[in-house]
This record gives sequence, C-alpha cells and structure tokens, in this order.
Amino acid sequence: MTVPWVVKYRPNSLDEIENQEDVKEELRSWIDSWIKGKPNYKSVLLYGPPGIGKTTMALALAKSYGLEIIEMNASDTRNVTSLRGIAEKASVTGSLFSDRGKLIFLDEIDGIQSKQDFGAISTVLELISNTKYPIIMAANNPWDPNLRELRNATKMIEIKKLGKIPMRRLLKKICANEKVKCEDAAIDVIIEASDGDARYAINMLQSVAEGYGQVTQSVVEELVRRKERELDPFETLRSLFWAQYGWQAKQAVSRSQTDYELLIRWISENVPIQYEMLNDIWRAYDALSRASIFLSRSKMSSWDLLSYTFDMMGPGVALAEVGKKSPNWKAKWKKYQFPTYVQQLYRSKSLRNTRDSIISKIGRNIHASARKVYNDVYPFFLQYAKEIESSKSLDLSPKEIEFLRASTKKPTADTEARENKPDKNVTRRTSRRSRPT
Ligand SMILES: Nc1ncnc2c1ncn2[C@@H]1O[C@H](COP(=O)(O)OP(=O)(O)OP(=O)(O)O)[C@@H](O)[C@H]1O
Repeated sequence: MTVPWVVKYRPNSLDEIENQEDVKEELRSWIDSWIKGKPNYKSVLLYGPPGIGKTTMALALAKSYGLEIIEMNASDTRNVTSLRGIAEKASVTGSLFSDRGKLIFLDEIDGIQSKQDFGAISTVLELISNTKYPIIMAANNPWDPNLRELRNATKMIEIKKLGKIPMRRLLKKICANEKVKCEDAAIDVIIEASDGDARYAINMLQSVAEGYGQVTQSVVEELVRRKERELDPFETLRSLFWAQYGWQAKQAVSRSQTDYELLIRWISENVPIQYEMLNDIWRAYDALSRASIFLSRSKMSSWDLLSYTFDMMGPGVALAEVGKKSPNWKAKWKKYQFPTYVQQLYRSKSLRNTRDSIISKIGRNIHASARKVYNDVYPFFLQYAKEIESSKSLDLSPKEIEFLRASTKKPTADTEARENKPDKNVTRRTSRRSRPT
C-alpha cells in the first residue's frame, strides 16, 4: 500500500514547515520559557480550519526540541478516562511514562464540549493548572460558549491558511520528489480549490498522480468540480432545461452531484416532460445518446473525452429546444420525475429483501443455510405456499404473506383466456409455415 503523501511529507521540524513564521517564533519562545523553568503559559491552543497544519506544528515542535509527544484525541469519549490519567501523572515531574522531556498534545479539543457529562472540560482545566509539561491543544472552531473557560486558561494562537506561494512551493517539491509530471496550470487549480487546506491539496495531488500517472489540468478540474457546490438531480434538471446559454447548461451538469450515468437517465426520463415539440425531444435524445457514447469511451480510453459528455448532456440537451431563440420564450415549470430505472431498482430491491427474509425464516426452521433453502427448498415451498403461509412456526409478516401470494398467483380466468387466445399474427405465421410447399 502506498504511504499517504500527507504522512510522507509531513514536516519533521519547525524549519520544514512552510510559512507560519509568527506561529513558529511564538512556539519557540514558549518552549524556551519552559526550558528556562519559567513558562510564560502552561498551554497553547492552536486554532484554524482543517488541514492547515495544527497537528503538524505540534509534532514538528516536539521533534525540533527532542520532546516525547503524548498525543490524544480529546473529542474521543473513550479517552476521558485516559485524559484523567494524564492529568494526574502530568502534575508530577518525571512521572509521565519516561524521563525524557514531554509535550502533551490534545487534538480536536473543540469536540470536547459535548462530553460535559464526562467532566472532560474540567479534567482539561485541571490538567492545565497542574501540569509540569507544556500542553498544546488544537481546534478548528474554539469559539463554542462551552469552551470559554478553556479559552481563558490558555494562550490562543491562530494558524492562518497557507498562502498560494508557499502552497505552490510545497506541491512542486512533492512533484519533484515523486518524479511526477505536474502541469503548472493543474497546480494552480489545486491551489485555488484547496483554499489554504494543505491536506486537501496534497491528497488531490496524490490521487491524480497515482490515478493518472501525471497531474494535468483537465483531470484536476474534473475532480475539483465534484467538490464544488453540488446540485441535486431536480435542481440540475431545472437549471439545465431552463438554461438559455451553453455555459449555463454546462455549469448545471458539471455541478451535479449525481453520477454521470445516472444523470443521463434523469435527463432522459424528463426530456419528454419538459419539451413539448417532437423535434426538440428528438434533438435532445440525439445529444444525450452522444453524451452516453462519449462517457463510455472516456471510461475506456481517455478521460479527456469527459468534457464532450458534458457538452452533449448540457448544452446539447438545453439548446435542443428551438423555441428558446425567440425573445418571447419563457421557461415552463414542470414536475420532474425519478428515472423509472431507479424506481424499478428500488422496487426489486425491496422485493428481494422480502424474499430473503422468508428464506431466512425457513432456514431457521429447518436448520439449513439461506443458500440451501434458496436452491433446494424455496421453489417447492412456493407450491405449498398457501398451506405454509398460515404456519405459525414461520411467523410470516403481512408483507411476506402478500409477497408469497403475489409470487404464487394462479392466472385468473380472464388472464388465462387472454393467454390462450390465439395471436392473429402467430396464427398467420404458423399457418403459412405449415402450408404444404
Ligand atoms: N505549513 C505547512 N508546511 C508543510 N506541510 C504542511 C503545512 N501545513 C500542513 N501541511 C501538510 O498538510 C497535512 C495536514 O496538516 P495537519 O494534519 O497538520 O492539519 P490540521 O490543521 O491539524 O488539520 P485538522 O484540523 O483536520 O486536524 C500535513 O500532513 C502536512 O503534510
């Protein structure tokens, strides 16, 4: 298994951390004050959005000073007892696991406020007031009112999002190290999308590099698209069918959260609902069928073709309505519906579940596996369903009884008559074939 790059390239010392110079300086002077025996604060709370290096900073600080790190995720309920243990031991010098210098690191301290019942906040406060070791805490959002006491008891240090220049340096360094070809434009897209979150940027770089062999703009854009504000299928259809310009339609489909194949089914189901003119419907289906072809080709050969899929299912479908060119055109509100395909899937899934629950009840009764019942017993069972459905030992639910009745339904007189009625075409064909030559 490949090592995640966020782990592989996590800085090992403060010097390796990109930017954040003020924070590094502050932390250095804080640890120096501990070394001198006159700590200016017992603890610091590093805060800022996810992925910007709070954990990295704590770990690098420990490494830079050769401190042993005692790390704990504070939001984990199971850890409250351990937290108490740490609080007790940390109040006595030299007793915390070994004799090396220590740094206590409590991650996700903002997850602790929901654990009030367990006395977690008071335990941390106690830890801070009695500790003989420096404590670093980390939080994404430390502003919860329940954390007020904790905020007052600690030095708050904000970690800022990583700027574009250091982020580019970081990503390029990784590309060079991994010997992966990374387009500058692709790096720009990642930087823009990451919004200062180094974990997001590095993960994106790795998934593209490992999935596609190189980091190209088109692939990155495609992956980033999924992370942007996403539309549900109904919103997508409305924006698509009401789009008057190609770019609007393309944006509608590219912001959809629905899987491409399923989206094609959604559009296909609703084209005849939205469009009234036969020619418009024909053009929309023509575009949609091309979208489907491009999609399967892009899966087989090159993802570059994916953008044509969007062109076809977006502008191709939206501009199929010729009436849109008229200045008097007005969007018509229509009630869209689920693809029949999806409904059928759900229905058959629920039928399968009912069948399986009957099978497992029979299995329990005759001490046989579900597979054995399904293959050897169930077909025969259906013949006697009428007698068995009333069997108390199986304890079938009304839904299961209804399912059994439907599965074993005998044709009514009416259906039998219809089934037995000779089909005119068949008769004609048969009679022609049976005509002596
Ligand atoms: N300033 C930086 N310089 C170099 N690498 C960085 C920097 N900031 C973050 N990273 C990288 O980003 C990854 C994620 O950072 P980290 O886990 O420290 O984020 P975090 O702020 O603790 O996130 P969370 O709040 O989700 O725990 C790290 O593994 C590291 O590789």
